[in-house]
Amino acid sequence: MKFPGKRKSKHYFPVSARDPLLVASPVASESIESYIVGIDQILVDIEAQVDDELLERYKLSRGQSLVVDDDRAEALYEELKANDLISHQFAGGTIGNTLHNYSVLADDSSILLGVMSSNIRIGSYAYRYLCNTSSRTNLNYLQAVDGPIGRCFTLIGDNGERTFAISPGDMNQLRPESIPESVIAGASALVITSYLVRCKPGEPMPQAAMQAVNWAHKYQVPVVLTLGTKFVIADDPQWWRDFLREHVSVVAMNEEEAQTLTGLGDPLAAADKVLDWVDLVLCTAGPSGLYMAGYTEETYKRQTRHPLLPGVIPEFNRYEFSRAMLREHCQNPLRVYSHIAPYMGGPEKIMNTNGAGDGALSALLHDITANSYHRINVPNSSKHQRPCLTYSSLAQVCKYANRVSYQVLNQHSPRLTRGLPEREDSLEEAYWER
Ligand SMILES: Nc1ncnc2c1ncn2[C@@H]1O[C@H](COP(=O)(O)OP(=O)(O)OP(=O)(O)O)[C@@H](O)[C@H]1O
Ligand SMILES: O=c1[nH]cnc2c1ncn2[C@@H]1O[C@H](CO)[C@@H](O)[C@H]1O
Repeated sequence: MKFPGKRKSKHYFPVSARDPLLVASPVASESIESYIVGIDQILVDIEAQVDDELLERYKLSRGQSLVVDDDRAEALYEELKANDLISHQFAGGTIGNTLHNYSVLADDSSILLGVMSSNIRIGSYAYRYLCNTSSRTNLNYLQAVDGPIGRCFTLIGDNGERTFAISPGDMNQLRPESIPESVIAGASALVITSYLVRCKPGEPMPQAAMQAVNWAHKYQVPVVLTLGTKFVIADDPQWWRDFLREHVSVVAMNEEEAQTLTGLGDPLAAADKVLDWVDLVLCTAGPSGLYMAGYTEETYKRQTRHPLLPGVIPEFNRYEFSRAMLREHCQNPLRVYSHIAPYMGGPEKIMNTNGAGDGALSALLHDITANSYHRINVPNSSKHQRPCLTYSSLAQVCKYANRVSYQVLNQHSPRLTRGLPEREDSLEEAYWER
């Protein structure tokens, strides 16, 4: 576990030096592992630059993810190939990306559950998927299927915005009995996506996901849900609100998904509403940066040293230096909020926005898992006198998440090829010597 321990105040990265408490601890050398587990529809992204006319012709909705039938997928693939439009083919899937990025950032293990073709030819999509996934992401629990994994046509418009057309293959054939109870029981978090319910009638994926969620409840493992696309939420917003209330601790979404879920267009107001149902919210808002909302114990709140921000909740960031807690662990729960504008105002040229939200979530998961790692290995640390969900304050997690998103915007693939730089080029040399 790379550790988000000692950090410089202007930025955030996990430093290689361990927490001093951990180094002093006799258990440090044989420390107990922490990991996250996630379920995904196993997909390869096929990226192509297209114009709006093509999206209209294939009846795709800009910025969204839609499932297409085999005929439409084949016609689209042939057209992209014939016109030499395919630029990259990467492993994808929102949870696969998140776990991969978590493993790269934390330099630690994650476990991915889903399907994989049993017969893999060199160069096939399944082969590419395996080649493009971090060796720290454990793929040993994938369930074998006879058919292909899914394909996600990732169609990039002139402004860098991405539209997805999904050709599912066998990606939804994950069965409940393929979810290993002991793997869920030992995890710091279970990560799922709302895409998992988007299946044909009779496909087992939704039951497999519910099996994992039930085990997570049994072992008090926090369930983290990322909302995927507003279309899935729009099918039945009330069902999702009930699902959040009953099953979810942490939700990650963008402002469109937030609006569909809550009816509120302002991301801060929507994040605040979602706190009625869950414990912690990450809401990304594209060029407006990102928001976090959570709970802390009233007596443990910490006042920010940043300027107070205006918003639908005036001075909403007043206690953003507080660490997030589960609401049930607070005697007097206080709602705390934070916001951060895009790192460095955003990249000069955005390669594409694909996976920027997944990147932000992987940073949050790193912070949550670092907290369980530290709690397990240094239980008497002052950091654990109260049961917190995150290792860091909301403000610090925002910085980290934002920095990771920036890294993703600067590259084509939604998956990081390496961790964040240990020293930011943007900060003057003297800063590091302080
Ligand atoms: N146009 C932009 N300019 C500057 N920063 C941006 C821009 N778009 C995204 N970002 C950064 O990336 C973060 C996540 O972006 P966004 O809200 O687009 O995620 P998303 O829609 O969930 O993405 P995905 O579903 O592809 O993972 C933002 O919080 C912001 O920090
Ligand atoms: O239906 C889906 N299921 C799972 N992942 C999806 C789906 N549609 C798009 N993505 C994935 O979302 C990532 C960016 O956030 C992309 O890499 C894409 O593969």
